[in-house]
Amino acid sequence: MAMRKVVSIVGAGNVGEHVASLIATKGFADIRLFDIPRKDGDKVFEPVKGKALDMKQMVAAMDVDTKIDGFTVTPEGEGYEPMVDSDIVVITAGFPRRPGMSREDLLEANIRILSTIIARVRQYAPNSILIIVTNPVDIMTYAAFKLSGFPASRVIGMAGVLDSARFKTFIAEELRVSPKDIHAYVIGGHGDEMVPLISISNVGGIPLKDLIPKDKLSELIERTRFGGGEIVNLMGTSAYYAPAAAVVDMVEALVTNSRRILPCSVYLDGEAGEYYGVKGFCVGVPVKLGANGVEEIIKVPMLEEERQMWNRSVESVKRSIEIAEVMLGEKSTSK
Ligand SMILES: NC(=O)c1ccc[n+]([C@@H]2O[C@H](COP(=O)([O-])OP(=O)(O)OC[C@H]3O[C@@H](n4cnc5c(N)ncnc54)[C@H](O)[C@@H]3O)[C@@H](O)[C@H]2O)c1
Ligand SMILES: O=C(O)C[C@H](O)C(=O)O
Repeated sequence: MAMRKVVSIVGAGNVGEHVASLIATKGFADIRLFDIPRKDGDKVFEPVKGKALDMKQMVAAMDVDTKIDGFTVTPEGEGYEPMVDSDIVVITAGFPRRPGMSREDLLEANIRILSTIIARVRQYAPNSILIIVTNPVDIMTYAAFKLSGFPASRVIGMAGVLDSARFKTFIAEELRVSPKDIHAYVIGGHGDEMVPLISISNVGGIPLKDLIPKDKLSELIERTRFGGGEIVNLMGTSAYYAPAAAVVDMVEALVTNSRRILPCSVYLDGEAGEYYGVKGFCVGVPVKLGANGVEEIIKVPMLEEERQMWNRSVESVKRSIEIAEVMLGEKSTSK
């Protein structure tokens, strides 16, 4: 009988705990949560253990029997043994931005945290599929690819599913339709230059451009691009409900081998890199997700104006990659 898949989540903060809670209630995988202790004066708390225990009791009140366990780890990477043989490792550990910050402002602090965690993933879950959430996510996905030595198909960044959900939300509100009937893709870097693909977006099969005038569409695109910042400015920290749902969409596709086509940040090189004009770093493109991770990179057609937006987005990611390369220089693994 097939064993149920195991999803380890490193970082049980706002995003990580909601990823765990959604998976727990859907019941399609068992969960192991990892996080550091929290110090409050002379007190030391272990929130990850408390959250796992609380979620165990939550599922006991529901019609699911998901196994959930929490493990306290140290910033130096001790305590990760229970990650052994995880099928999927979701990494949300790191700092979120505050108002006035860009995602790139998180790079130095978060790449340091990621490096320690990836060393433990290599040690305890060398055959796992990595889903990277920590920002700046395209750079962190690239760093995870470099540091892990995993094949590119098993290192996947979450952003496009979230950005597409935001775009769908705004279209649904504008047209007063269900988001379920909206097909909208956002690709490119997870930043101010992200690329909503209008030409292949539709509502109930009707092309989006036939339903919303150009000026209103531009407004929705801008709101999508700054969707993360809008929530940071409202909450003082970044979003987590929609991000968690986006992660769970991806995890479910992997666990159920559903071969869904979702926009994810992946390492582009070779023939796919040629098509997208990206040589050797991670950007969001539509990919087919299955049991082995990225089964295929989809070469999505773009209009000239979309290709120009794409090129700007890629350039923006590339600038940050160059900074990360300096930080990674002494840390890259031999492939
Ligand atoms: N890719 C996306 O679209 C997307 C969406 C939302 C959030 N994010 C990013 O995800 C990250 C987490 O966001 P959040 O809102 O959950 O933040 P959070 O502060 O609520 O949670 C982060 C968690 O990481 C833990 N952590 C910190 N250092 C650690 C270490 N060395 N080892 C293990 N755990 C450690 C913290 O204790 C905390 O529980 C941020 O970088 C944020 O920008 C990305
Ligand atoms: O905006 C952030 O910092 C978090 C995330 O990237 C988002 O888009 O919600």
